[in-house]
Amino acid sequence: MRGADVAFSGVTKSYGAFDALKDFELAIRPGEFLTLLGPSGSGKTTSLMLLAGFAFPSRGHVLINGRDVSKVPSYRRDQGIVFQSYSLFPHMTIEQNLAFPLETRGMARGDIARKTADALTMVRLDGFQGRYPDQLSGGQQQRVALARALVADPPLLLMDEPLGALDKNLREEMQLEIKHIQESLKLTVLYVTHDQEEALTMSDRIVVMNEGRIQQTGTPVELYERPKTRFVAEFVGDVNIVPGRVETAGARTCFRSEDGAVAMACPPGWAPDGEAPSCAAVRPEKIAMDLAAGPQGQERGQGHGHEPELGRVRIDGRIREAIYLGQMTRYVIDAGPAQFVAKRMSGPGERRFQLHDEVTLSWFADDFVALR
Ligand SMILES: Nc1ncnc2c1ncn2[C@@H]1O[C@H](COP(=O)(O)OP(=O)(O)OP(=O)(O)O)[C@@H](O)[C@H]1O
Repeated sequence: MRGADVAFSGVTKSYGAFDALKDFELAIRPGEFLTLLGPSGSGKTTSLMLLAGFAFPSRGHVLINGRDVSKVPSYRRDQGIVFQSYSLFPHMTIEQNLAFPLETRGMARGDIARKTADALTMVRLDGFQGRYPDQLSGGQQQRVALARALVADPPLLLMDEPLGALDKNLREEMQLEIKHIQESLKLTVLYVTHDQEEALTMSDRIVVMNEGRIQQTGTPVELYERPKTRFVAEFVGDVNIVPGRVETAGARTCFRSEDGAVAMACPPGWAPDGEAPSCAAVRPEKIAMDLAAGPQGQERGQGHGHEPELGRVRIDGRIREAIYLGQMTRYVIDAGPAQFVAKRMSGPGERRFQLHDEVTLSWFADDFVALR
């Protein structure tokens, strides 16, 4: 089996005067696991419903394998769907639940028995055929829902917050299981979540959405390391945002924070051409931390930064909070009017800092991303 090829072309979905989705452009490659990530109301479910055929575009087209399905209802599309609520038939056994979509297609009895057995093996529920949904745990019910979505071998699987009702451990286990099944079947998946960790773990590519529009599309690494907007930087992972601007004085171009504490001489190409960044972002684990050298820290005073250096930021501060998290320690550092969060791994040779330590924070231009 090979995954379907999906395209949204200039799709807008309006409810009255309100556009839930606006000029949506997206191509999903065969076998790709693509996740829509965004806050509540950003248009994720609307996009999925349009691909599912439960809603139809106000403008634009939805294509599956090159065929325009914009007006084709759900029951005439070849796809599996899993929602957060398991939506299993409570009065049917697990086997009957799985057989149902095959019976409606008029499949022969023997084939149905074989396919339902295979689907149960795939989700590791052999032996559960005769049970009823209310005799299964939440995780098991969701596995049955997944098996039912896949039992007819669709080339496309749509999932809307499928793990939302499960606890953290089970959710993480299921993420890996779903990913494994998707890869082995080479399925195309459109997945909806508002959980950024889940999106990073599972996806080949992520579309970050806000207010019915795409903010940025990229691989997990691209979105985490190279966010283009403040919204994306803040939505995907922890981040320190430094409001400021790029100034040119003589031959030198510098980024300076609004509070003046952070200054960096920008290497060529640091800020995107033709765009004046309004802030820059650094991830907590990219910040190096050292004890401030001698009395220097005090002399300079808290947060009074160093002269702008080419391609590197250095700033003095004092540790206000140190939280030991096992794998790492999370520090909050006061640096003048600003606060920074830094994360240091608990590894061999890693120093553990104490509350009130005077420290110098530093990071490189490569890890300091200019944002719109
Ligand atoms: N049938 C409808 N009639 C009117 N407005 C709607 C309808 N369906 C969705 N909307 C609106 O469209 C916007 C996008 O909704 P959508 O369900 O796609 O968001 P979402 O990103 O999936 O959010 P959540 O994570 O909360 O499910 C919301 O503001 C919602 O209120």
